[in-house]
Amino acid sequence: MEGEGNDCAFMGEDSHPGAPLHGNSSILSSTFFLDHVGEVSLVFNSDGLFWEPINSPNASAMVEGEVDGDCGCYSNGNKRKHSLRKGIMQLSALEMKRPDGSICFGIKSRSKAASEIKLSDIYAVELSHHGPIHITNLPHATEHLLFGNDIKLYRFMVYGFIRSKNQLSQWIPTTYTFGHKDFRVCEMWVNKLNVFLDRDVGRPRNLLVFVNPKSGKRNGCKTWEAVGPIFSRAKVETKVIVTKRAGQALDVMSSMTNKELNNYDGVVAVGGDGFFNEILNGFLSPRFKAPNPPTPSDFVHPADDNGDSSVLKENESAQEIPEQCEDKIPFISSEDQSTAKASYNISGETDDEFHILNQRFRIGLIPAGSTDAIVMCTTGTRDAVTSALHIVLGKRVRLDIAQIVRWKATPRSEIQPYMRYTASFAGYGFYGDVITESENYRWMGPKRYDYAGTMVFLKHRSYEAEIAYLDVGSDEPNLTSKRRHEDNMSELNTRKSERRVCCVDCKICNENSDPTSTGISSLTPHLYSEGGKWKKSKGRFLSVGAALISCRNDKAPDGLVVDAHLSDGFLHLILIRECPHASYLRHLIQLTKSGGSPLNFQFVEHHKTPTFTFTSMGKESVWNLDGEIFEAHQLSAQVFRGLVCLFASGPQV
Ligand SMILES: Nc1ncnc2c1ncn2[C@@H]1O[C@H](COP(=O)(O)OP(=O)(O)OP(=O)(O)O)[C@@H](O)[C@H]1O
Repeated sequence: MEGEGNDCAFMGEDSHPGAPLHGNSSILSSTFFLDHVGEVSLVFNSDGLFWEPINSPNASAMVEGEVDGDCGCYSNGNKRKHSLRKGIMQLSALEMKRPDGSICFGIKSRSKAASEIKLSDIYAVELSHHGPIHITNLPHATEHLLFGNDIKLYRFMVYGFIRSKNQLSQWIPTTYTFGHKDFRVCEMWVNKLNVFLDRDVGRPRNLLVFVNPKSGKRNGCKTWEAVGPIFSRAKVETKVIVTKRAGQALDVMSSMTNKELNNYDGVVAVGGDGFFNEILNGFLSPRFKAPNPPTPSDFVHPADDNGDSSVLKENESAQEIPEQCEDKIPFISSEDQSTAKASYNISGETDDEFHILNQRFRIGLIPAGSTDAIVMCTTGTRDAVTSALHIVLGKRVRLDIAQIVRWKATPRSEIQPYMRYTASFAGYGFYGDVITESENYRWMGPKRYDYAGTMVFLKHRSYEAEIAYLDVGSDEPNLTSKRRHEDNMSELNTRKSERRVCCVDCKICNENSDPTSTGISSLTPHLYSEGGKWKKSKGRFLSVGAALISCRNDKAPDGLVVDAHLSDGFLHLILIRECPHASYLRHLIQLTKSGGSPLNFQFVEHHKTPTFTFTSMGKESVWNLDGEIFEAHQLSAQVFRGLVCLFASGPQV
């Protein structure tokens, strides 16, 4: 039946096998039985599936629920709320096509309520055998006619998710089972739906999966077993490698050729932040070639002697950094430098092969670790099933990555540049000491961090260091908190309201970003902004931290920097100067509070910058890079904006 007055191919009540769906304007409609609801008018168009109960006692309850624009609907026993506007609009078109309203078992009723699932929220559609449809919500009279609560029909299942009421970022898988007396009708709907799902090129088909069996509470394998069925149901092929040792995932990733990696749509890490870091480095280190981070002129490393053009004099304008980055680059290790140089493009372009691969290749993370800050910041929750759904539905978000170049491991070691990439956090002093101490108590599982944290806190060690950072006058309020915490509550409240927290489709992350650009300068946009000046902080510090993301986790619900963004091209340098024990405790307490202000203390400096250098001046601690130990006496770092793409959509706030 053709739609009147529009170009829709409308297939009415009697949709039949083989009937065409024309492009995006096509509509398919039919009457089905929906599990736990009863008879429904079902409509499918390019946005998704919409249904309206034709004859259910729930209908009146749903209409009542409409007062606030929502309705209650049962699906697989999960009571859920929906926004109805779209569904009602779609279905009113359907009602116009139907001559006499809905008639079911002689009872005539017309509900205004409807429900929907968007195509982008459906991860699988399957045909099922002839079997029961539970119609427990039908009126008693109808139940009687049907001799009980079930009828046997041919069925198809639609697999999707609903958002948890209490925690929007948490996705709960749900299944809608639709039944029809004609097998061919079910088959046709499944085929049509699958055609639409297959057209979504953003969804992965083939993934390489690394599982760390030793993550967190050693639940890596169990976690993968729990989410594996989501991947098979979504017809995503997976090659699974359960690691046998630390470093194996890095070795596998770095030894694969680009061609081999191109057989996959991405790689998935089942583990914690440290494991993610390993895979990130295995992906980037041999492929992405970058110039050194810029440094102030008095920062001593061998590139200075060779006239390194990325070196700036203190207070020299950052604009003076030439865009053409020379190829004196510190790579993974000195032995690798010759090969690495060969693929670096002197014009400041990233390697073409890498760029093509990196445009489509994504990294997924299924949390099984002790902290899981990266997954908390990129999906908004720490839930393996939610992460699996983000992956199979092909979500996409870009993530800033910091390149950390170590020039000297210890004061006495040779100058030998060594490079690592970091996705979440690099920290020295307290953070390094906690990770070192916690390694002795790995057997405790995630509790080791609490124990080690307490031990290190009691020791209250501080370290002398010099930090230089490029001040590019970011639009934040002055980030150096040199005021007394108690004196600033009113200002603090103003600042809180100004905080723009990163979220799904974040405006700040998308501002002026061009992921298709191949230039190094587009990955480091803030290095060249007008008026950038090197500034220094020198003295004794309890900790030096560089956060790329908010780093929220179970212990710190807002993270260290609540308004850090996933891909704005900045890191947040947090310098905690030596202070009394009690003051430091107050900072840590603020960190554990939701809505706390851990940075608003006199002894805390906060600088939003694209690059910094660090030199230890006395007794040494170690660095903690994404939870992994990294010894460095002297290092330089820079942020590459949105360098990698994750299977995630950002936190729903
Ligand atoms: N089979 C293995 N045996 C021992 N260690 C492994 C193995 N596979 C990976 N690793 C290492 O385990 C370390 C920690 O892993 P992971 O990050 O998954 O867990 P975690 O430290 O408990 O969590 P988080 O980093 O979130 O705090 C990583 O450095 C990784 O290289």
